[in-house]
Amino acid sequence: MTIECGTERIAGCQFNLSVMSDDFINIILGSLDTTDMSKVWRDTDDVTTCVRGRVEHVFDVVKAVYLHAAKTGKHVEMSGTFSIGCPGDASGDTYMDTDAERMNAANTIGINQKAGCKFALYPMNTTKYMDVIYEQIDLSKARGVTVSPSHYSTRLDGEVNDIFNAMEEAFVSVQEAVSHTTMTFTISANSPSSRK
Ligand SMILES: Cc1ncc(C[n+]2csc(CCO)c2C)c(N)n1
Repeated sequence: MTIECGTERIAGCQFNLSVMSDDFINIILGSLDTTDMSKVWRDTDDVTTCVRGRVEHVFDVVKAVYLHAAKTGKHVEMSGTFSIGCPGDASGDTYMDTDAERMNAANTIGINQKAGCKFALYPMNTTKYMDVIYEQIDLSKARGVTVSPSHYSTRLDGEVNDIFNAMEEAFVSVQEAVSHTTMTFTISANSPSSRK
């Protein structure tokens, strides 16, 4: 049996927060609670949180969770995988009816927080994947972040808001060309180590 997607393609992200502080429970649970997740399907367990819905709401929520944790000043790291157009992903359709207004934009746009991030795009099911990826890495030069090559990934440095916006733009452009796309990332703020 083939599971068909609805008219809009469901996006999702599975991510975890790691907080280098004795207070990690409050920071993880507090960041999740402070974030408005009303426009996404959501599941949190002992390992990760998964959110699914329209692509703009998925990015809005993941960025907000990270900013609320990082603004504590603690060394906070997040790793995750975004996916869109997964052929088996259909049961979250109820969350696709929402409008495009981002529930967390007003509360997060003013949070200034620098971070370093490495991300990798994986356009599925195309033999031209390297062309698709290079086009995006090139574009991210114009998005207010410093872009540098890194093994198996691309590094983005700058404001957290700009980093997530750059990743969202790259991800959305790739999924327009390729039906199923995934993207992995690791972002770190307030690290005591200086950048190499
Ligand atoms: C985004 C995110 N979701 C879930 C976990 C798993 N987790 C580890 S400690 C903790 C709080 C106490 O139970 C939770 C929920 C995580 N790390 N980050």
